[in-house]
Amino acid sequence: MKKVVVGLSGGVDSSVAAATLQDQGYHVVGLTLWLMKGKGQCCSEGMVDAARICEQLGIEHQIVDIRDVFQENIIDYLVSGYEAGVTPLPCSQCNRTVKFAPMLQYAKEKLGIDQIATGHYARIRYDEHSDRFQLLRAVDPKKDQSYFLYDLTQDLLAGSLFPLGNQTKEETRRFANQLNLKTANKPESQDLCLIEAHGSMQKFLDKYINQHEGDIVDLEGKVLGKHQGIHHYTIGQRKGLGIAAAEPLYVVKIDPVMNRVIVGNRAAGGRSECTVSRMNWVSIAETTTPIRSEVQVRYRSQPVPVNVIPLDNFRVKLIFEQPIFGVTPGQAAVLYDGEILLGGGIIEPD
Ligand SMILES: Nc1ncnc2c1ncn2[C@@H]1O[C@H](COP(=O)(O)OP(=O)(O)OP(=O)(O)O)[C@@H](O)[C@H]1O
Repeated sequence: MKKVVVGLSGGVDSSVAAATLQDQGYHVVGLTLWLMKGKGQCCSEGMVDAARICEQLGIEHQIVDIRDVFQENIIDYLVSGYEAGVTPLPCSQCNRTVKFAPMLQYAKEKLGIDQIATGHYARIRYDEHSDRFQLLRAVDPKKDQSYFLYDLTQDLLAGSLFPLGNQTKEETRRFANQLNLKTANKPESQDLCLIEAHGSMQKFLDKYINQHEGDIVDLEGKVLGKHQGIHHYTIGQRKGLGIAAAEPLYVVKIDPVMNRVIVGNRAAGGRSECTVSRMNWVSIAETTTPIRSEVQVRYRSQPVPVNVIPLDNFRVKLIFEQPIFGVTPGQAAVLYDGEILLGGGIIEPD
């Protein structure tokens, strides 16, 4: 019998992923990663719901305490990033270092099972021609989560299944209701798990980073206001600047050395190129010659045409066909060719 370990968060998607694979004849083991130290209400509630689902499906449930790995790879990563004036993207980092790699390792070493599955909306396809596992967008564009999975390695993709990648969220809910799953009508998580747990990113960061007042300045260096810490700001931010001005102002740069937030009009926030580091090539091998593709610089941003110039050390230069707004150091730039995710990396500060 085929065996699979399904990562259960206690939400409807992973519940349906487990039920679907069971339906397909798999022997399913549920596994919940205990992620957060402290209150971590989201995790404890999630663990109970995951346990209930396992009981309902009649499958084994394992809980793995991975709080130290989460602390080191996500909390410390976020705090040092925000202190350095960038806006780190925790989810892709979490997927690779906290979820997929440890889950697959645990499944293989402790349970003797070499396949894991999650409720992510994305698709994996093996391409014989290139002998690579390709990552594709989900068929439901509203739910596509491939952006957050760009950092998965070939080994991790080879060992993973995404049973929901070919269906819409509505179909998932319908299936959950048909099976009367206890999580069928659980509301969608609206935000990053850390934000849900702490109320806001600002509240979370204020626990770790001391407030350190500095200037908000315009592009000429004229002081327009004060801030209580650069970690409260991100590129492209308009709200919460507390500055009255004739035209809308946006954060266009964060200067950690001078402890300054620099603001300008929307045109000033446009970027025509950027450097991307820690490139992970997914569906194609690393390119040594320039290529054209599309790039997404934020989870919800529109893909736009881009020229990709390979550099040394897992870096590339991206040259956009037209200046784009909201290119934010620390966030991921993910390259696509239509539905195929080519690779991605982290946007570097200028
Ligand atoms: N704590 C966890 N332990 C094990 N697997 C997890 C955990 N958190 C998330 N996952 C897996 O990662 C997938 C995507 O997680 P995400 O946080 O994006 O949740 P989601 O899209 O709201 O899905 P769900 O409805 O299952 O919570 C989940 O469907 C689940 O398979």
